[in-house]
Amino acid sequence: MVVFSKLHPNQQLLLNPSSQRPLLVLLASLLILRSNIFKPFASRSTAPSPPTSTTSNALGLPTLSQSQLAEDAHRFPLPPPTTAAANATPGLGLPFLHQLRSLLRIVLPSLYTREAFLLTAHSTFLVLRTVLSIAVARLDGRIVRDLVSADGKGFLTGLGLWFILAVPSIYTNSMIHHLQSTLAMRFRTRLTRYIHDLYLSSAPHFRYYRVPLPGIDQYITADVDAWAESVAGIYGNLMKPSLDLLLFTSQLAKSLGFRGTLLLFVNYYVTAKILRAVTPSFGRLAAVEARLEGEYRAGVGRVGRESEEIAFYDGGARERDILTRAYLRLIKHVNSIYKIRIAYEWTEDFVIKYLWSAAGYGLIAVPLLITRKRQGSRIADGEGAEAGRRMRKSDADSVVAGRTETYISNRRLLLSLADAGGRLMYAYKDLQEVAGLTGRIYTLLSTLHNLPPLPTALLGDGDTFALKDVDVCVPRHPFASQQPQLDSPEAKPDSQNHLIKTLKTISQPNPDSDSDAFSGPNTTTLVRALTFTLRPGMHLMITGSNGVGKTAVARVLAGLWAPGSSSTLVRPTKGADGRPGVFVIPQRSYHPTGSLLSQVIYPHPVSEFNASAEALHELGGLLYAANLGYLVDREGGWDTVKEWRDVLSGGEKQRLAMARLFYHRPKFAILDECTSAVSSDVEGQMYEHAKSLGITLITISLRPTLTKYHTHLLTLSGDGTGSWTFSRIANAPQAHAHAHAHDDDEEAAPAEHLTRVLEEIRALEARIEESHGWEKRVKELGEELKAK
Ligand SMILES: Nc1ncnc2c1ncn2[C@@H]1O[C@H](COP(=O)(O)OP(=O)(O)OP(=O)(O)O)[C@@H](O)[C@H]1O
Repeated sequence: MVVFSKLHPNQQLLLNPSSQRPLLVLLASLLILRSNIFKPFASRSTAPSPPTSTTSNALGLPTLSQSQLAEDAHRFPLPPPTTAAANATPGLGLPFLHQLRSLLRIVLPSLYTREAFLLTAHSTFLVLRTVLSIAVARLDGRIVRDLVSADGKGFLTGLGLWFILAVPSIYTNSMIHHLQSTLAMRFRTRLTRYIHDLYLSSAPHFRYYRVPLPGIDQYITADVDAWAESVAGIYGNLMKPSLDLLLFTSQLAKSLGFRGTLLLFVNYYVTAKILRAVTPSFGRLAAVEARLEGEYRAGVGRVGRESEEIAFYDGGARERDILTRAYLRLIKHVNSIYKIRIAYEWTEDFVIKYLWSAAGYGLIAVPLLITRKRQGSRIADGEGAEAGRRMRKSDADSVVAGRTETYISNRRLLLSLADAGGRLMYAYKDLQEVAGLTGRIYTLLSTLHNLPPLPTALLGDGDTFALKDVDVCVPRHPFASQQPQLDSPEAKPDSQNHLIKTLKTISQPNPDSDSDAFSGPNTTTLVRALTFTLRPGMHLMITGSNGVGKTAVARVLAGLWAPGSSSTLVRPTKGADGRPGVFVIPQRSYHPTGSLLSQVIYPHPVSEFNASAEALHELGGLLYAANLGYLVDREGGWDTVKEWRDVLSGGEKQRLAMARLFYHRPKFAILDECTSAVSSDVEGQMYEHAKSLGITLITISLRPTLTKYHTHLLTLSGDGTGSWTFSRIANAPQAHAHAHAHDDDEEAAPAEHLTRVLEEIRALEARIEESHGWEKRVKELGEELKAK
């Protein structure tokens, strides 16, 4: 103790256990950072995996199965419409906390994850920074004190310590930023993985097809990114200033005394009250901004996607109007936020920077002035006269130096306190923005979780398609009609409330029916009590006038739409050899970005395709069967990557889709007018090839010429009653099995009759077309005669 007291104050500072604490914390942090916690995920073979893991995906995280996701559904009930919608005011109350907790469980599934380690390290550095700030404030005071008391040695030691402290301070600051960014990225990755697994679920959910949220790309990209950034930031923004406030106040309390500390708290309270009163609803503003951003983004995306069609119509000016209007709506809103912010920031700046600093000066000055006054009055009383005589000049200097030290340290602490207060107020604003974004992401997840499940089809012998009393109805949640149009001024801010209400209605199961959500008094029934059985070799053609429900039948057969209540649907299953039960080729063929090879094998990934010479030769054969034998050479090989949607002609795209069908060789193929742009000779060749591969065809077409490739005909009457006929086509090649329901020889006659009528109509249309030419020629000859 004696030795310690003899040491120079700066040496005492180093030996003091409380001063050693920052150095120890720093050392511990360095050790944590040196460990392999911060190495990239993929490089760690022993990465901790949550109990829900199955197979690992490209994100380095396990893919969540549908059953695992279903277990999660109870955490995402549909919120009341008023709070769920992005446009409602998301407060910071209990609903927000519930939503935030549900999302945090996704991004922080357990304590044994990388995210938890990052969070711990982040917290450690935040604490360290506060401790270092206090050490800096104390050292600052000592340096000035040594300066005032002209202690050169002490001053130089203090300066040395100042530079030593600079090292951990700089390191701590950069680590806080680094860890915050890494944490944000990890949060984003976890949330994105979850949304991908949920949204892109394959059959029987098809959430990506059925989700009724407009501008979903904005939710999944920009909103998730912003949410991850804000949540990772808000932790530091809240924790650091709160800790600062706590520690700085406790430090200040020592020199301010009880009265000063009380005044400090009164100051905090008044400030919080003022700022709360003037803080606008930043959460709601952020949510509306995200929605408007999404609408504008969707508009730009649509123009990119449909550019050719727009160009054919010369619709550039119209599209510019639509986009400009969407952009103006966004900008108007952002501008209004700026205006609201200006007023708020004025108040905030004044209160935090000036009012707090003035209060701080006052708080420091009071004890100093009071002490001096008391000393002055003691001297005036006479008892100080002798003391004054006794006091040497150096003692007086040391009193001044001590006061200066206290003043400088307290002033620095007070300035840091004001800064912490300011950051806490900013954090309040950030927290409101987090609430807005949390509301949006929660809406996305609860919508995805609460889509009514599609009833699973029965499995027969695996090779049969059977329908009994199936009503084909337009689903009650209309996708398109619900989406606000970009160019419509009535793009209501309330659309998401409406969405939640709709989802709530349709997700209430009717005890009498599994699939009541899809049929009922409000739905349109296109086809009633559809009944037939198809077995391999029974090639079915579905016909009927436009809009009668042919594609709707295909959607039910493919499992995209639920069949109506009290019906039976038996679908073929995947074969033991890997052949899919059903494969659909739509009219507008789909071509993802990727190589030519990936176009043929889609949706199989290229990585799983054994691209041996033999396999590629076989694929070449499939292209040849689709009359595309020249394509590989023309495009520069199988690995050529192009925007195939633009590169290939309409007919080529449809033929490539047929090559895709040959590659997958399903048991049943639903061909929805998928050869409408192909010449009839090539079309016939492809149909024959498909049949030779053992594919049973279900063709939707209005072309009578295709009838000859089928054995059965389903005609939708389109008279508004939902009636239909199913019959065997006369002179059709013998099927291996017989049709059910209306399949008998008596009913072959109407099919034959229909085919004849359709062919006659086509012939007459061709003649009418020709007669227009003749009429024109007659007119020309008449005019020539007149001229002569
Ligand atoms: N998602 C949907 N939402 C609302 N209505 C729909 C939806 N899909 C189809 N419909 C309606 O169902 C009816 C049948 O549509 P579908 O596409 O099955 O007709 P189609 O017989 O295939 O016609 P086309 O020969 O013109 O292709 C149409 O009136 C259509 O407006």
